[in-house]
Amino acid sequence: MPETLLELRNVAVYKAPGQPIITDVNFDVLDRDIIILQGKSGSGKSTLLKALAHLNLYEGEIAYRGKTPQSYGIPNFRTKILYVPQRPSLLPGTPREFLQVVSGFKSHRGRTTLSIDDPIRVAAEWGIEEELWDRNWSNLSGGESQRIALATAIGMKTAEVLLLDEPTSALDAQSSAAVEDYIIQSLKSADSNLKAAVWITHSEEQGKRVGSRFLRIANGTAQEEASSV
Ligand SMILES: Nc1ncnc2c1ncn2[C@@H]1O[C@H](COP(=O)(O)OP(=O)(O)OP(=O)(O)O)[C@@H](O)[C@H]1O
Repeated sequence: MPETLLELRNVAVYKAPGQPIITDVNFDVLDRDIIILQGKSGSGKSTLLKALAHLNLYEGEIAYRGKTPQSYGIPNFRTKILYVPQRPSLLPGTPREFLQVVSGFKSHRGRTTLSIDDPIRVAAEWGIEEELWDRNWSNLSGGESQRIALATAIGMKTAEVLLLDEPTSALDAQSSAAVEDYIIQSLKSADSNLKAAVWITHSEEQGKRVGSRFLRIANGTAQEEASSV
């Protein structure tokens, strides 16, 4: 049996008291899963993903390796169950400065594997030249900042579960394929900490290419489906 990484029991997220966005969510994330989250715009996909990373208030229980997020310390938990936004919005400075800040976070310290060269190497595989790390975020294209944010998340090497919010939405087909392949290979690699991903996509084709399990959000809850159709 694959290891259980995350367990969600009766998870619910509310806009305001009495106004649920999503309720009664129950599923497990197992080692090697790539769970595709699908559903209409506004159905609650990002809301659920952020709740998984403890970035949204929720009701119910989320356990990571059988323990509560609080028991790991929330900042530490968030480095293990790592939410990657669609785009890094309104960040000041340059990606290199951002990398220096996040690599200095207390919850990352003491990891011998950590090197700020790693994200730069990952991004280079996706066509990001090193000079772009020294350009202000505001002067990068949507696709450049998307790849840099994703390379930072993967290159930090702390995450066991990546929570990917439309990670290739700003990319052309070729760049998108390079990112997909890299993530799939990282999940398979014994050298990588990465064990699973929950991945929001609006592309059924992408879902079929990368997904091993499929969750659809509809009618205010999440149901597992046999395939992406
Ligand atoms: N903090 C919040 N306060 C109030 N409403 C919110 C909040 N966050 C999200 N919502 C609402 O909850 C619903 C779900 O939003 P969410 O961003 O999770 O949808 P989504 O499925 O990811 O959509 P999309 O595919 O368009 O990105 C939307 O109606 C949104 O307006």
